[in-house]
Amino acid sequence: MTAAIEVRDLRKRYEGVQALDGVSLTVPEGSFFGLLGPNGAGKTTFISILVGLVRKSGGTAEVFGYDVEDDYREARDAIGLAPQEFNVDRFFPIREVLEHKAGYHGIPADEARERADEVLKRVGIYEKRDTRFDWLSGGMKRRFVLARALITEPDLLILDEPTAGVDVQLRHDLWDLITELNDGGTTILLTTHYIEEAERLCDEVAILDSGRIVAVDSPEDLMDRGADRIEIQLRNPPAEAPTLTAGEGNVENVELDGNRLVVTARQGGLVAPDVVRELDREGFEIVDLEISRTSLEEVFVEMTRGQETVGGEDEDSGEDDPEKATAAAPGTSGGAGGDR
Ligand SMILES: Nc1ncnc2c1ncn2[C@@H]1O[C@H](COP(=O)(O)OP(=O)(O)OP(=O)(O)O)[C@@H](O)[C@H]1O
Repeated sequence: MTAAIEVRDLRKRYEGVQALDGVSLTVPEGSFFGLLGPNGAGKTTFISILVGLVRKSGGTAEVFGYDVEDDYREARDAIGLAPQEFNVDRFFPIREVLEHKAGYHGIPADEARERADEVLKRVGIYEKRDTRFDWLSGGMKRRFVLARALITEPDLLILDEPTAGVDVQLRHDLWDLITELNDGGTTILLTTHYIEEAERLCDEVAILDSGRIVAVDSPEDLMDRGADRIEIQLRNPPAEAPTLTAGEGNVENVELDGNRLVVTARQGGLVAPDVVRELDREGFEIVDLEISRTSLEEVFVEMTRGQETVGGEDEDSGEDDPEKATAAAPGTSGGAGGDR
């Protein structure tokens, strides 16, 4: 099966900055794939190359087998992009903006109107169809850029920070909608700073750091790489922490905190029964046991330590970035922003 995204040794150098430094990645068709990384890791650059808004400096990038430069049209037609920044024509009613976008992709006028109504209903802002983009609330603007990404019925939906700054209700609505699309066969590429969002939604996650991939795995398997915390309350605690042989090398640390033994171990759920048996053999009486699983966020922070902090809603929007402000034709030296 052709991968939805296949990149090999992808590189992008801006003046003085190596934004992508040899990225190789396969996003299988139909997957719900998360691209995580601290601010400035290169996520938006990666996406911008796929949609033809930034020209790569080296390597190859294909979308459903189409080279993003040589077969620009085919590759671009397969992608729906909901970008981080709003780059919408502000002077037309939003339904017309959708019709123009459909027309640009060769969809006939009457079908374009039908599709526009359908996607506006789907994202829940149909009653605002005659309103200008500027007059929508922040949450409605988020819904609208998703509608615009869906107008071409893309096989690959790219969502760059779709839930940044939206309220809990809308976040859940967006999750439901995106999950529904994925269940229907649409491949999803999601970037988000809400790591628990990726943990919840994605079946595979790539962690990008300073332009390089540091890990690709399912959230579950990534979490297995982090250390869980097993807290065991003892009725008869020893004077100092015992040395444990259980856990087949997964135990990283054992500490005594009053009558609680705190064991740090990878795959805590698997290790805990062995630890309990060993303590039992040694004559300790266990009163209580609690396992706290490491979160994907903790693993992420560990893997990207030393980089900028994981932001919330107000990370650098890149608005000063000239490449993100002006659209450029394929084959030029860069340019970003126009959702084409
Ligand atoms: N047009 C540009 N000119 C020069 N440097 C740029 C340009 N666009 C991005 N960069 C730099 O490339 C690096 C990667 O930026 P990019 O926007 O791709 O990261 P990101 O992972 O999307 O970050 P964020 O999470 O903050 O959106 C950063 O160091 C950024 O400053």
